[in-house]
Amino acid sequence: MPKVLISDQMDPKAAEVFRAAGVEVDEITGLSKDELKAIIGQYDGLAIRSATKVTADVLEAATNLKVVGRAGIGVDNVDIPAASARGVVVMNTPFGNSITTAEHAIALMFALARELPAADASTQAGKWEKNRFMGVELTGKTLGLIGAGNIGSIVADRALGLKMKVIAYDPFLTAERAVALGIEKVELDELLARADFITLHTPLTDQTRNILSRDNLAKTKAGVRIINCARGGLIDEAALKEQLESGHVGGAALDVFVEEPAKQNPLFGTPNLVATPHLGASTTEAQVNVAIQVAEQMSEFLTRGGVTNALNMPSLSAEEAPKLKPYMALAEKLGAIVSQLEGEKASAIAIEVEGAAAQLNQKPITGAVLAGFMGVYSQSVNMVNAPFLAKERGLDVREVRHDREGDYHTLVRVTITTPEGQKSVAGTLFANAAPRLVEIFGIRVEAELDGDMIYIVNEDAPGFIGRLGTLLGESGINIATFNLGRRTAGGEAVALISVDSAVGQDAAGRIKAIAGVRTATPLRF
Ligand SMILES: NC(=O)C1=CN([C@@H]2O[C@H](COP(=O)(O)OP(=O)(O)OC[C@H]3O[C@@H](n4cnc5c(N)ncnc54)[C@H](O)[C@@H]3O)[C@@H](O)[C@H]2O)C=CC1
Ligand SMILES: O=C(O)C(=O)COP(=O)(O)O
Repeated sequence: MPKVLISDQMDPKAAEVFRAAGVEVDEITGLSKDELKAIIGQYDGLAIRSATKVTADVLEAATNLKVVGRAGIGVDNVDIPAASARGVVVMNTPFGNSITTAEHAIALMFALARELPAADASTQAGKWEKNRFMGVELTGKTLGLIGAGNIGSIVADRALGLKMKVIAYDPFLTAERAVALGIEKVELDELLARADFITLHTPLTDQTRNILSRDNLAKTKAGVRIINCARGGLIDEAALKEQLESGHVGGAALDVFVEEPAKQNPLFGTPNLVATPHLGASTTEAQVNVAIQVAEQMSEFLTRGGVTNALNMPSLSAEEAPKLKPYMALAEKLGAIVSQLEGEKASAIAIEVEGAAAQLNQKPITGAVLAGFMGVYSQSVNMVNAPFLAKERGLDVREVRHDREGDYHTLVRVTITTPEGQKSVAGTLFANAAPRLVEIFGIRVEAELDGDMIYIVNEDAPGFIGRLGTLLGESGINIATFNLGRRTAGGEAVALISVDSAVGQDAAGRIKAIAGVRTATPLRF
């Protein structure tokens, strides 16, 4: 039974969903990094929010880990390249808390407009400072969105309802989408110059880090109010403090900080600062949504192989998974044979699908070919880390889809580019979904790729099979199946022989010594 650790505070529904799916769960929150490293080796899955830091060394200790599930959106607390390199799928729940977070941004905008936190504190302190608090109206004001994705677009919708004018800077926002949202797409400098309120809704990346830098803060309209419910690190906190103190920035409401938990942030105590402790996603509704969703996604992956909302591998629905399974077995074997025979020389690999295979999601087939190909070089390769390892090895990967049907109702072809030219192998699925190699380097064969095998290239001449059989018998190697193919009568022939025990280099050497044999390569699948 797969076992999952929930290491951050999560709605109890998550554990219920895991158990109902037949997944064992432990819930242990507040672990230090060393404590997490000490126990993570037992788990197949790790369910987190933003507190657990899934760093490269945590992943190194996670020897059984197959999936990290983020009950929420941001995955900047997960080292995704390290997870990919170790073959660990990382998934999130991209929509479950977006309305809630958008509502928090709107709440903070109101808090700034009417100085609600300060007015509340003053009133409860018995001061009744009616003349101290003079707010601004939102109607007719310009709201500048930096990032107009899921959350940003919900914020836009709510702000339009408040009769604000909404402008957005988001390089990936299309003109059509901006029109559909009823907002104006602008460049960053224009947004900085025009916005009365700025709200941030981008992930934290190398491009967005410090997007409200000292320079950019200086370009904002005097009195601008800034809201950040996305990630600390998007704003230069020291520069913001100065701008709040000078009054150029009229107010800032921050839910997120460069360092969290933020117990001693230099901004604390600055005038017109409103702070909440990363509460964007903290509503009952959102937490139930993300808890159920992450547990369903992780359970589906661990028990049925379905992949949803993964950040480092293509999606594969639980419905597609059984259809693709035999193709992935075929693809992995094709990748493995081409790699064992000619992989060292390959600079590029093309994966072509034809006939029925062309109707399927090709990404998992490509992933399986690469897993078979790279699996020859290193252990613990799977579909998650294979593309990453292939890229590291400098292998160019290309996918081709042919709608035509050739001689086979379905075909997967793997072609590598070597200094001697292109070389390809192809396979099909028989009616019972059994994978079969049907072509090897231009020669038609029909072979099952399984267990120990030997691949021989020889000159097609009488007596060869007898001599080979005798030699294998003398070496104590029992033949299970024998598959032959040849380019032309009397020309180059190939034999793919399944054997009951591994063919060592010694036996391979003796086979090579048989007259007419060009190569003899032991294979394993
Ligand atoms: N405070 C909290 O508790 C929560 C915070 N978040 C955070 O909110 C942020 C946004 O989440 P979503 O809207 O779901 O993400 P999303 O991926 O749907 O949208 C992000 C948008 O940012 C845009 N973007 C990317 N690079 C950009 C750049 N250099 N300049 C401008 N725009 C850029 C993208 O094109 C995209 O439209 C994330 O950082 C997420 O972690 C999400 C949920 C809760
Ligand atoms: O979903 C996100 O990106 C969030 O920032 C929410 O974080 P949390 O799950 O509340 O720790």
